[in-house]
Amino acid sequence: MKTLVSGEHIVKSFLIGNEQHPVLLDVSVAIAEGEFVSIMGPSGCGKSTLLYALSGMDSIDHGRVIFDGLDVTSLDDKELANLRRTRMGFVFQQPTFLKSLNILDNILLPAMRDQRKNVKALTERALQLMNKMEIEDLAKRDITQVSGGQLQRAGICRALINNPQMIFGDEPTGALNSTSAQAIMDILASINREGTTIMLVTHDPKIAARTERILFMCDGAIVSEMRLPKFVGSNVADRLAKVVATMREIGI
Ligand SMILES: Nc1ncnc2c1ncn2[C@@H]1O[C@H](COP(=O)(O)OP(=O)(O)OP(=O)(O)O)[C@@H](O)[C@H]1O
Repeated sequence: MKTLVSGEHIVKSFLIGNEQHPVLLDVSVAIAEGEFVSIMGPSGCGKSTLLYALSGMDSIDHGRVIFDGLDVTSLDDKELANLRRTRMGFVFQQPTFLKSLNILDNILLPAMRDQRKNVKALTERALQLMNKMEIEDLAKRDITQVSGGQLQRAGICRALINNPQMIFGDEPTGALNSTSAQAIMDILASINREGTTIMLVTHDPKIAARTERILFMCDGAIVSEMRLPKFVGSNVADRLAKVVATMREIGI
């Protein structure tokens, strides 16, 4: 499989007061097209920082990030914003929607900059996505008039509106109860089956066990990784046991 995104010797630190705090210590990783990857590890080990580095959301101190053959680290802010908007989708723990717009208009927002003339077709696409996420009847609602799980489904629609090659998720199920979280994972799994590469950060072994490759981080480095076969409902317990055993082994 072709590599979609890779990080080569990523080094990243944050300046706190007068001191540099190292967060990523020479991390190299390659994600192939079509993979469904999660990153696990203790709080503060650098999971989100790695996700932000690979998605060009945050700069790095040393190393390179290559996305679909493009050296992300060499792009200026405008080029980076364009790459993120058109070829990547982002799902966060709490979707950041504009309060002044209804759900449908929030979903359309990332596409309006480049495809303003195409509103009819875009709206159709948004409604199709909403239909798939089973929230099409919420199109005209305010963002305060839906549940957390429904808002996250809308967040996924927004992430998909520009038909991205890759979705990055930072704890996309972190604010949801376990039933809603598994429903969101069903949706992400179906998006992945249709060809979109997905990488997400999670604390929850039940969420990681739904993905097919798990990167375990500790203290700014990937210390272990695991590959799991395609998820089918019947192999949940076995997958979870494997993830938990590795977590114990490396002391997470
Ligand atoms: N903008 C920032 N400025 C300063 N320090 C930061 C910044 N962002 C992250 N850090 C620090 O970098 C380290 C790694 O943060 P990161 O968010 O990547 O960890 P994480 O593994 O995702 O943690 P968690 O599971 O708690 O979300 C932490 O010590 C954090 O405090």
